[in-house]
Amino acid sequence: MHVVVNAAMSADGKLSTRRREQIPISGPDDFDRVDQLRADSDAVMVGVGTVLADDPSLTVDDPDRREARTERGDPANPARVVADSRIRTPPDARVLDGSAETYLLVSEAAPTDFIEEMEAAGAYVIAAGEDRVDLTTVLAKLEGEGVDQLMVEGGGELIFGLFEEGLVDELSVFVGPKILGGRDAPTLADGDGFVEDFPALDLTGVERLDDGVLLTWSVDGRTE
Ligand SMILES: NC(=O)C1=CN([C@@H]2O[C@H](COP(=O)(O)OP(=O)(O)OC[C@H]3O[C@@H](n4cnc5c(N)ncnc54)[C@H](O)[C@@H]3O)[C@@H](O)[C@H]2O)C=CC1
Ligand SMILES: Nc1nc(O)c(N)c(N[C@@H]2O[C@H](COP(=O)(O)O)[C@@H](O)[C@H]2O)n1
Repeated sequence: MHVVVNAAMSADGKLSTRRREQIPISGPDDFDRVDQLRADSDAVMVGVGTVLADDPSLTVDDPDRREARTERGDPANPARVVADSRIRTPPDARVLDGSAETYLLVSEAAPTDFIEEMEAAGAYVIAAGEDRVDLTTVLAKLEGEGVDQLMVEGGGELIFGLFEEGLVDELSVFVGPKILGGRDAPTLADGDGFVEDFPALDLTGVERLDDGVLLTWSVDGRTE
């Protein structure tokens, strides 16, 4: 499986405001690039923090891109994947609106009645990990379901978790012309933070886009 993390951050490295409100950091060209990346992926993943903050649809916006997918035998939209250890996804969340397959990745601590509620809402539930989703195991299971390219859209907790497990192959970050500030505002990689074995990145692209810059890296493994 190839895992691509994509996010937009402010010039000071924040994914959203300290109130976790979704604000446009990208401009139209970057949103279009993100839409193409979704269309090129088998699944799009977020953490439940993003579902609760933004209620994203995670679907492909451009009808021509959806049609191109169906012409090559894929569903119009990539599958949606939510890492949600204890099931905090609301049953009326847009990721459960039926416009794409949705996988809910949960831990063994997820309450059984919540699992049943999510299955009734149309989600495929995959459980792994005692208290928290075991990302290595669930990504292997998704690969078994035919997910070869996984796009990860955030947020900072999930992105850190994937780097911690050495699961990220590629990172693209749009850096936009805003300062959001706030010591508690989400950043690209939150979690506990690394103190050693930092993931090492290889710069593969620098491109001026909208009023910002698109940076792309391949992930090299972990170094001292
Ligand atoms: N600017 C951008 O490109 C984007 C910004 N965002 C912003 O990010 C914020 C949400 O980010 P976060 O609060 O960090 O939440 P998150 O979206 O990273 O979700 C974190 C949750 O994922 C679940 N999870 C399960 N297993 C996990 C594991 N092994 N490792 C890590 N997480 C695991 C946990 O329930 C955890 O609370 C929102 O403010 C949203 O607007 C989100 C996506 C893109
Ligand atoms: N790539 C990007 N650029 C921005 O400027 C953003 N604010 C975001 N936000 C994330 O995009 C998702 C929205 O998804 P839908 O359009 O509803 O499908 C959501 O996860 C935001 O956090 N991304």
